[in-house]
Amino acid sequence: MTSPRVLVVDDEADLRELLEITLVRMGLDVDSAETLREARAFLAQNDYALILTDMRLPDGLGLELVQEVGASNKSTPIAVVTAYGSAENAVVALKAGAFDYVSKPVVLDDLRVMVQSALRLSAPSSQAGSPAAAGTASRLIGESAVMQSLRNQIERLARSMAPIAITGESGSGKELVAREIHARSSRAGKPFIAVNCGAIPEALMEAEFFGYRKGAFTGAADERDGFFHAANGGTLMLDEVADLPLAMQVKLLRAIQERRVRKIGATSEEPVDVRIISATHQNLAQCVETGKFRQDLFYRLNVIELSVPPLRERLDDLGVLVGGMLARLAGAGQPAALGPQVLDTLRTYSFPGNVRELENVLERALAFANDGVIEVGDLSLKGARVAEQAPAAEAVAQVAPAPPAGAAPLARFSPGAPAELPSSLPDYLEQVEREIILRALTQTQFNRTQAALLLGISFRQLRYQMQKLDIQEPEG
Ligand SMILES: Nc1ncnc2c1ncn2[C@@H]1O[C@H](COP(=O)(O)OP(=O)(O)OP(=O)(O)O)[C@@H](O)[C@H]1O
Repeated sequence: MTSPRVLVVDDEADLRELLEITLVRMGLDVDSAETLREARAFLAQNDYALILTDMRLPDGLGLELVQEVGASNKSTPIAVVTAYGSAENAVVALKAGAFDYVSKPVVLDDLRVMVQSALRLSAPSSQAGSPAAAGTASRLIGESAVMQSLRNQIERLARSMAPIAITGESGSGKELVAREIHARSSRAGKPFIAVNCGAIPEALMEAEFFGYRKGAFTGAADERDGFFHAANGGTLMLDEVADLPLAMQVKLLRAIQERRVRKIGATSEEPVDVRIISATHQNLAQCVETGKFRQDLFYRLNVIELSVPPLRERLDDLGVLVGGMLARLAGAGQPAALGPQVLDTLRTYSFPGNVRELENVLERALAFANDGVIEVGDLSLKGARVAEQAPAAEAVAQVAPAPPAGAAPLARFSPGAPAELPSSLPDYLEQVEREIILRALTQTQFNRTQAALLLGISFRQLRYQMQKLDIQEPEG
């Protein structure tokens, strides 16, 4: 069996030699070129498992090679060697389609990690990026033109290390897309860790992200790994990244740039190999303008932007989405059927909570459905009623201060009195839900993490319900 072949393009003899020796020791065959012209000649003759090019070459920029390889029908991963401290070059190269980069002075451990990762992509047995992988385990449903294009982008982005910033409304599928990118990448065998940046109390953030040594602070009884360690070799998703406090943004930027983290209480840093995917439903560029988000971190995270369209812009997908969800909800049993007009009715709805709301609507409809057939009457869509609800600030004002424990503000309807049946069960349930959530929020001074704990639901669920019911934090 022949060894994988790597092309090194560098005009600095010392560095070229160092790269060659390291790669040969890894059992690889190496060709070396000093100029773009020589590199092109090699590329015309051979297929490579990886190309490693310096940025500055006597007859042009390594970036040209990145673009040429990207435009060719070969999918050879190409990595660039960037000058010390030129984070901008690395970002430009990644944007142009480079698989990854190493900075000068080259740290050999980092180089080896990067090469291994590239080789996994090129290995013939690799499932990553192959049509076989595309056919299996995908939970991302949708055949509309926007979803097809999203899938193509996912496929392409899975083959690089470039940080990706996913934008999209809440519930539109950002996390699912991030998982899909991971599952199709050479990192698929390693962990995917999703972190909700808005759910971690500020005082614990550093410990959660970077870990700590035993005895680093009171209560640190044992050494603990942080998210970066947990995601080592895999993908770290920073969800709701706009919620990161500024002090943490600085530390995160450092960790991402250096690819090293230092546990609290440790004297040295440890290398971590983590691909970063960030997501937010806020406008990050706007957060930069208002000073809430650091420009340098934005630049670092936003190398590739991926936008997940809201469900109302891809209503063509409703049929397959509903089909897929009903099949999942049915498990091994027979999926529920849809009565006439159900799909048409769903199509008239704007789904402010996107696919997550569709899931909830179907789950609820299924509970009401007779004989496994969902009828229009089983759907409880908000429609115009959402706009008629009292503004959230007023709603909050109504419940503050919190009612005394045990008080039952839900006196309009009592199950023991059949004459007082609510005129609309969905409205009534919504009202109950709103009041209980507001009570928990008031009790915790609007700390959503604690309120979610009190209610025995996840932070995400609480956030979603708050959005659905238009419950906002009071100003000031
Ligand atoms: N295209 C899709 N096909 C199937 N299920 C989907 C799709 N998009 C989203 N979902 C489902 O909808 C729910 C919400 O998706 P997800 O958590 O990825 O959204 P999100 O944009 O990350 O939400 P948030 O902004 O609240 O974090 C999940 O249960 C997910 O599996």
